[in-house]
Amino acid sequence: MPLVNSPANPSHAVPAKIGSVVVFINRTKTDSQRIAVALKAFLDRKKIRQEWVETLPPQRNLFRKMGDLRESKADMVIAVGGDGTLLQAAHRFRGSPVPILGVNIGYLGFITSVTSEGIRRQLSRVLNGDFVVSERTAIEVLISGEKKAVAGWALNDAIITRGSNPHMISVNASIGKRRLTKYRCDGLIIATPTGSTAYSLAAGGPIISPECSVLTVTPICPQALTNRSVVIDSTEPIEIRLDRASGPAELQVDGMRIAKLENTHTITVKTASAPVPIAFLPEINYYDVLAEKLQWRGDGLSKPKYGHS
Ligand SMILES: NC(=O)c1ccc[n+]([C@@H]2O[C@H](COP(=O)([O-])OP(=O)(O)OC[C@H]3O[C@@H](n4cnc5c(N)ncnc54)[C@H](O)[C@@H]3O)[C@@H](O)[C@H]2O)c1
Ligand SMILES: Nc1ncnc2c1ncn2[C@@H]1O[C@H](COP(=O)(O)OP(=O)(O)OP(=O)(O)O)[C@@H](O)[C@H]1O
Repeated sequence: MPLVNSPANPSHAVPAKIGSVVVFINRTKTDSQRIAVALKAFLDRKKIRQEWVETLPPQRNLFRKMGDLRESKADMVIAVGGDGTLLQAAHRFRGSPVPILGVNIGYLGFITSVTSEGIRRQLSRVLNGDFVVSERTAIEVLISGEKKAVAGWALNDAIITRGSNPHMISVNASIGKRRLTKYRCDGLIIATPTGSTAYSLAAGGPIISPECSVLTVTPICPQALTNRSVVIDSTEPIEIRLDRASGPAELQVDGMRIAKLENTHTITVKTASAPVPIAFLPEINYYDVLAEKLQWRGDGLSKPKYGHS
């Protein structure tokens, strides 16, 4: 089972054949019941040991309530939902070498691999070891400056945002020990390459090929219109502080709120020691996924709908 990238971290042993799985399922999806019944019957037929776990709904302190599945001895996690489902699975298995395979029954499914239409055929191949693992950079976040430090983790992004505060926030950022700048903005996104196609992209950040060892720092609606996204080496820690004059802000990781921020806090973001192993079918080409999911045309064949007469 080859690795897609040449990871800085040593590859882990994944059995050539999958004998046991955790199925992590988002039951709020329209098609989830039908898919669950079909998937269970299929896995039973293949004599695959299964543990079924459901996603948790959005709620206060979700980040801390997710429960830890790191000790699972399964050979693979099958996350059935959309990108949010795969993100929640990654949180619950963080640090674990068990690869996560996304089955898309959601809308975008950017980081998923298997489609609901092809589920039996594609899963048969995966169970026989016909898949690759992409080792995805994750980040760790630490808020210090209060009595008790708060720690977070993300596969996509850490976001310092004004939240419900109607005023702009002022954020001082430094990279390594070097000052970057002070942003006056709605927020600041620190994204991994995986997260580069999520909020960061919507805020004007670059798309980063998923196995690059970099992080991006992207302001949300900066008042200085010349502020742009910065791509930095993933070994460099990022330090962020709210300016003394800034209004309140909060910190979110992968779309979950983890703490309110004060200007006495220092937020440190650095690459996590263990990457997240995500399983893909070998023929999946990241750039095709980009073109398809982001609806790029570029074929020059389609005429504009309202051409000149
Ligand atoms: N304006 C925005 O684009 C915006 C705003 C808030 C949060 N987000 C993103 O939502 C993520 C959390 O996801 P969720 O599903 O829990 O929230 P959600 O339900 O708000 O969904 C956010 C959307 O982002 C997509 N998405 C998530 N990860 C992606 C990735 N790596 N590449 C491409 N698209 C991706 C999802 O498919 C979904 O359509 C956060 O990490 C953040 O990046 C985006
Ligand atoms: N048990 C649950 N009850 C209610 N809502 C849930 C539950 N589990 C997850 N959710 C919601 O589903 C969302 C995740 O759905 P999903 O996996 O489809 O991601 P998505 O971000 O909508 O991705 P996509 O665009 O690929 O469909 C979460 O943001 C959360 O709001």
